Amino acid sequence: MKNTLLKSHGRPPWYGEDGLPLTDAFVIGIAGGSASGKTHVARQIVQSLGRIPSIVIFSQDSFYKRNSPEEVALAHANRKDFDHPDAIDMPLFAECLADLKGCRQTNIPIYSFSEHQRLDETKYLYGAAVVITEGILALHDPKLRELYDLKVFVQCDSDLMLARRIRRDVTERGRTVDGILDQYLRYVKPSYDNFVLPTSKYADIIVPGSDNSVAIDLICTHIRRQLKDRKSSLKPQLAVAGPREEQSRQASPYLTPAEPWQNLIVIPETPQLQGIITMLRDMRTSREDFIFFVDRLATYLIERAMEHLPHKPKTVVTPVGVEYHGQELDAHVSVSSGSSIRPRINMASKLVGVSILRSGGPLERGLRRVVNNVAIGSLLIQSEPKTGEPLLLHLALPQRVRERALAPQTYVFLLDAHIGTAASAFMAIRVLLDHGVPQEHIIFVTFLVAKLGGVVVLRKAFPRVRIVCSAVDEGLSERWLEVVGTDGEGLADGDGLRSPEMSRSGPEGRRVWVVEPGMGHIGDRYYL
Ligand SMILES: Nc1ncnc2c1ncn2[C@@H]1O[C@H](COP(=O)(O)OP(=O)(O)O)[C@@H](O)[C@H]1O
Ligand SMILES: Nc1ccn([C@@H]2O[C@H](COP(=O)(O)O)[C@@H](O)[C@H]2O)c(=O)n1
Repeated sequence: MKNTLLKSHGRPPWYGEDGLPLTDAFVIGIAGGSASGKTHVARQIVQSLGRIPSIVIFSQDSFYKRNSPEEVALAHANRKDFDHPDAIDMPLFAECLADLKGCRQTNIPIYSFSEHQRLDETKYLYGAAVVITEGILALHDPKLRELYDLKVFVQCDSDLMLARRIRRDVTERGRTVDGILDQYLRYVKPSYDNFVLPTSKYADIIVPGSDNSVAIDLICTHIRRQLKDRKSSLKPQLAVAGPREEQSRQASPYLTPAEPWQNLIVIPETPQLQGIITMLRDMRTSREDFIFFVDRLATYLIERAMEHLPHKPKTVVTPVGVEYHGQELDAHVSVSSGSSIRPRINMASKLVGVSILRSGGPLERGLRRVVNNVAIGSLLIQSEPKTGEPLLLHLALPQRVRERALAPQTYVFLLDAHIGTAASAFMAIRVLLDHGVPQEHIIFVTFLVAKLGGVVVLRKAFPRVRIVCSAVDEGLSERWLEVVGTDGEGLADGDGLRSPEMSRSGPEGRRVWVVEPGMGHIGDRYYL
């Protein structure tokens, strides 16, 4: 198993104004003999590309088939052929690669060379804009070849490959020199001649196994050009949402508060809700009161959002023996009863939360108060400094969402303090859809929506995603809650909130809601 650490600066938008993916990931397949330098070439490509969006490298070695105990014993005696195409689970390899190319999540197997066995755990991968895969037979299968945007073959002198393999397998794979030579003559060399070398005819470029910096430069120039052509920009389209909304308002009066948008649910402005919001808008409100009322609003909002989950009839018998015909959630969630005896963890819970860092925090606490033991994941999305485009920098999704089989039955409360340009919301929803969560199962819970912001495009792109919010402001400039980055002044004392004194000195005297302290920039890191 190879250990590859890659860093990049995040995933850019890979979708259009309609919310659909615009481009697939760019996929490179690198084949060549064992120890020809395939991994080296892959790493050099990543290094030369520098700060481009997220890249992942993975090896065909991960797809060696599961071996029976007898096969493992044969392998230890160098009597198992690992160089024949039948040793590799090609259909699974193609399936995982197709998922990554289609910008969907995948779980790839992990293989142990010392145990000659596929391990039980898998490696979850998602979100790479460039995917590089390498293996002796990476160009062998026609289904794999169809997936590559660029096919590379690393051609190396056989003596050099053997010398490199001896050195590597002794130090990294726990082999003896005798064993390596035995295996080489019996399987590795014949297979190279019969199966590996013939695939060089499919390659777009043949790269030498040493002194290959010129070839790598050429490859990188090609990749950069391809990525430039594919580059999409979403932010400007979101920013001009206002006028278009005005046009649609003239055509139809359905954007009035009395008749909320179909997929934007503004909770009724009762005196109770108005009271909370008045406290929050009041610049004289103390820090303690501000935190108290934000928490109260979060809980209230989550309760109202719960109304949009499916319910089913349930009959119970009261302590006096009378039947009561009530309702229960049809999502296998255990809702807090308010009693001191808390229900046990409900592993079957279909409801999870995903908090958009860093302002989803108060809503996260609200969700925990309402639903016991709810799994809550997070997404970190930040704007690219030059273009303002959102970049997906980090994701930690609940297990249910990461599992291909469970995601379609999962309900997700997506939590963020406000929707302004909607760039983060756009990306967060796209991430959930890529994982197989249906639009109908996504409920975006937010305190505040800027009516003339990107929400117009957002609700058109994802008409079946419900947005539950407590207030709608006219435009971006009227936000009474604002999220600022960690580099903002006066970082929060404990809870991501600023004191009123600090708020007053904030832009235009507006309440500034500061992100949680201690959250540094998180770059993408993929370990394989
Ligand atoms: N261009 C190169 N120059 C010098 N050493 C190299 C070069 N390419 C590979 N190597 C060395 O050869 C060994 C095998 O390379 P690796 O990339 O792991 O092979 P493969 O992935 O094809 O099995 C490694 O120790 C690596 O450092
Ligand atoms: N259990 C195993 C599985 C595979 N091999 C050898 O690995 C070689 C492929 O890996 P590279 O990194 O060199 O491309 C292949 O030639 C197999 O012989 C092994 O020794 N044990």
